[in-house]
Amino acid sequence: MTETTPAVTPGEETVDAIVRAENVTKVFSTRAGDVRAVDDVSLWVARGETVGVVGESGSGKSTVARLLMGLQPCTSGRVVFDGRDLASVQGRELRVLRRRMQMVFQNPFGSLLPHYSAAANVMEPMRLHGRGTKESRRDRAVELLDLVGVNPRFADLYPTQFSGGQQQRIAIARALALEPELLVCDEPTSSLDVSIQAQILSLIGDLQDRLGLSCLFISHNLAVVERLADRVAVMSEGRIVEEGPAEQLFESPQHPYTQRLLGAVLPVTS
Ligand SMILES: Nc1ncnc2c1ncn2[C@@H]1O[C@H](COP(=O)(O)OP(=O)(O)OP(=O)(O)O)[C@@H](O)[C@H]1O
Repeated sequence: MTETTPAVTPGEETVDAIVRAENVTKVFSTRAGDVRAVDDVSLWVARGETVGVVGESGSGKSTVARLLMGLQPCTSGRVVFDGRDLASVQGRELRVLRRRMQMVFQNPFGSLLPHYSAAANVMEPMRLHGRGTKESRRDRAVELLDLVGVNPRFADLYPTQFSGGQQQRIAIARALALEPELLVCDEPTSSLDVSIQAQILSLIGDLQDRLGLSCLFISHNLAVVERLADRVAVMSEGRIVEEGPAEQLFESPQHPYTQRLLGAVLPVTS
C-alpha cells in the first residue's frame, strides 16, 4: 500500500502528491564561491497534474528538476516521492523508484544512443531493468513508437536518420518504456522548430490524458507552459516568487517578475 504525503505547511490543502520538494536548497561549491542555485523551494506535483516551472536562464529550474528526480542530493530540505524521502532510499528500492519517474531533455539527439536503432533505444531501459524477453521488449518498443507517432516501419533506423521532432518522439517513447508515473520535461521543445514544438506539446498533453501521467514541465517560454500546465511556479534567482493555478497566474500575475516575463511573451504558434 502506498502512503499519502502529508501537507507541509499549516493550512495548506492536503494534496495527494506524487512528488514533493520541501524547503529544498541546493548550493554548488565552485572555485568562484558558493552558488545557491535553489533556495528554499517547496513544490509538489499532484497525481495526474501538470506543473509548469518557468523562469529566466539560470533561475534554478533544471536544478529543481534534478533534485526532484533524486539525481542530485539536496543541500538541505527533502524530496518525497510517493511518501518516501529520496535521501533515505538506496539500492534496489531506489532503482524501483527511479523507474517510476523519467525525464525528457531539451536535446533529443544528445539523449539517444546514436548506435542503437529507434526500437533499440526504446528497448534499452526495459533491458536494463530486466523487463520481459528480447521479443516482448521489441514488441513493446514498436507499440510505444506507434503511440508517439513514429511509424513502426522506421523502427530499425538510427537517430541521425530522423528529424529533430521525430527524435524527440523517440526520446519520449523511451521515457515511457518503464511506465513512469511522473514525467519531468526539461525544455523538451526548445531545440525544435516552432511548428514541431506545437506537435510535441500536443503529444505530451495527449499522452498525459491517456496514461494519467503526472508531469513537471520546465520552460523559459511562458506560452508553452500556459498550454499544458494546471499550475505554474515562477522561479527567479533560485526562489519561487509566485505560484498558482495557471489560468489565474496568466490572467493576473501578482509578482513584478512574473509581470515582466509575461510582458516579454510572444504568442505561441500552434
Ligand atoms: N553543477 C553545477 N555547478 C555549479 N553551478 C551550477 C551547477 N548547476 C547549475 N549551476 C548554477 O546554478 C544556477 C541555476 O542553474 P540551472 O541550470 O538550474 O538554471 P535554469 O533555470 O535551468 O537555467 P537554463 O534555463 O539556462 O537551463 C546557475 O547559476 C548555474 O550556473
